[in-house]
Amino acid sequence: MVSVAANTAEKGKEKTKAKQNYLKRKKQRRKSNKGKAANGPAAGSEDEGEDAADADVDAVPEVDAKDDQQMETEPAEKPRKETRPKKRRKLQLEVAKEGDVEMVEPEPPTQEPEPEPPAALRTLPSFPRPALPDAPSKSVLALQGLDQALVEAEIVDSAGLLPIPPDGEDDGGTGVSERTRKRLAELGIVELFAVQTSLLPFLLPRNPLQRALYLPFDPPRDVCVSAPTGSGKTLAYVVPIVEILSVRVVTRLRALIVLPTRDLVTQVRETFDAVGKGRGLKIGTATGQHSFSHEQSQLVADKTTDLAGGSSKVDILVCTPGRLIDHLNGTPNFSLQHLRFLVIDEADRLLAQSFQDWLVRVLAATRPPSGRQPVPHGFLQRPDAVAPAFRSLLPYTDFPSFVTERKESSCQKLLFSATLTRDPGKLAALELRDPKYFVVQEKKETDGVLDVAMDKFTMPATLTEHMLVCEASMKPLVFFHLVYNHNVTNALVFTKSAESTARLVRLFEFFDAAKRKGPDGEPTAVVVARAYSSDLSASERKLILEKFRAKEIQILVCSDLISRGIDISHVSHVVSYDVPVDMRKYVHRVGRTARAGRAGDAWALVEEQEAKYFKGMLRDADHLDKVKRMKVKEEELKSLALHYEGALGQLKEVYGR
Ligand SMILES: Nc1ncnc2c1ncn2[C@@H]1O[C@H](COP(=O)(O)OP(=O)(O)OP(=O)(O)O)[C@@H](O)[C@H]1O
Repeated sequence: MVSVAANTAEKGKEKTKAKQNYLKRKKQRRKSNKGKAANGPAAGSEDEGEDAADADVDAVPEVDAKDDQQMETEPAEKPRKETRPKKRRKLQLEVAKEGDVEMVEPEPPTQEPEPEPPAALRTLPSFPRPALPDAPSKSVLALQGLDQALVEAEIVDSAGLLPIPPDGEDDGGTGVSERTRKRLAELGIVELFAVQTSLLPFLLPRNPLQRALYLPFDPPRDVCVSAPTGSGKTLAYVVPIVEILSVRVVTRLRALIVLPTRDLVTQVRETFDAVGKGRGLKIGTATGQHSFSHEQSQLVADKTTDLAGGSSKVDILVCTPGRLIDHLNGTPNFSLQHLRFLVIDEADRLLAQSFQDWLVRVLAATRPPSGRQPVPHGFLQRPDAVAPAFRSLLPYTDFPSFVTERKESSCQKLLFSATLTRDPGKLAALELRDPKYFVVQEKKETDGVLDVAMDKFTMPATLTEHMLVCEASMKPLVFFHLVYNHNVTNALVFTKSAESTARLVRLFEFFDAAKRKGPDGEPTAVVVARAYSSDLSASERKLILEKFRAKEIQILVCSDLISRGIDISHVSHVVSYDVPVDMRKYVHRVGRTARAGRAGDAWALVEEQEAKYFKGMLRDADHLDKVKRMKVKEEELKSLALHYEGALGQLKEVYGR
């Protein structure tokens, strides 16, 4: 229709002339017809032809006129006109500009009233203002790039307990044999803690085939556990290891437990000794505390024969990573091919240690070699008890087998920490096999995996935390105030270095002596404080720890050497004399108290200039409101000030010499 209208408009001028010509010719024809009528009819053809020509010429204006009329009047055409009203109008206007006076006036577009937009739309501005998109929330960012297995972690309620039936067939869902249950009862363990309720059934499947020492075709899943301090992670791996290894006939190194410090090695060994008592399992340690050759003779039975399957005097080895590498490097027949368990306790701390690439070396030693290996000493190596996945070490072809599946190492990796790393790079380095994560948390208050992702750590429910902000010069006095006026004893006191540990103990000794000899003559109980740091030899440290455990020492001033893992049940207070600089350290320090459901108090002495940073650290971990802010009034310190001045003077004398 638009094109017709356009044609009509363009032809407007032409039509007018044609019409004029037509009328002129018609006039002439009538004139001549009148003459012809007088002269008689002529040849019809000529007349027809002319008529036809007329008709042709005439047809144009008539049709055009009709068209124009229709455009104005015919209602049938209306909807078509209304579909493109604007364009038509434009064309008409263009034609009008050309000065075609005969052109019909453009008809006003007859538009149907548009339906009203919904009220919500009417209020919207026609164009949104330019604005930056909202930044993704912290929680969304924290989940980015996270290990998928961690995202799918099993969240375990930290309040969950499971009674252990002491005897009988029914294990109460614990997966623990009657013999071990009896042993646990003897040790006073009558119920499983939350982390154990999940781990034990997982590591001790009901199907005996899945408890086998070798699982080359169906290797077990690896496990990562994040659970608060003092929640019983040690027993969560000690019990299953003892259970599974107890069926062994020949002694092979089947469980390797790696810990960051010697003290922890001693502690974990004691737990294995206690739980595994009477099961015939041999447990060894390697920490460098004894000479290398002594350790070698404790670990390996045969150092001279070249044995493809290695040789071991122990079923379980508890060690530090440095000494472990020494044995991998220099102890003949020390082999990890038979490992059924590799435990990395305090995993985030150990993964941060790159000492001699210990992790890469250990993982390589647990992995079957790819392809046939060259036999080191011709055919002298004895094909003695090689682990199924390590048959390529044999000097001859493996036994023919119809099973074409690849044999895998049967070693199950178990990672534990109260502050488990979420660093995907570090987790990838562990080459975990289909890992299963367990995250133990207080169910009500926490956000599951998001807390791990955002470095929000779960504290023991029985812990009370305090913060005291004071001038740096007043800190020792405030500390003495806590000890003497608030009975903060049976305490671990953390300082920033071995040197400040020694100095504080010296000052404390002067102060305590001055107080007892003071003018008030008040006989106070002796408070014994001792330093515990890397400045001491291993034997000195062991002795001091024993005395502290025996409560002969009431205050142990220490560096962060024992901030992790150490389990001393009677520690009722932890004092951060120097505040920690990162949240993980804080979590492990305060976790030395309030263990295994007991109550405990943590105190942080914060110098005024540190307050902002320290509070910020707690705030970032969503923990600031859990720490009570305390104040000490000057009057409270008055009674101690005199002795303190005296002790300071003595200290200056000693250090000024
Ligand atoms: N089921 C239980 N019943 C009673 N006591 C238990 C039980 N499980 C563990 N304990 C005790 O709880 C204490 C803390 O356990 P453990 O040292 O294993 O804690 P942890 O989770 O490893 O702490 P950390 O993260 O500080 O190393 C130990 O004294 C241990 O004997």
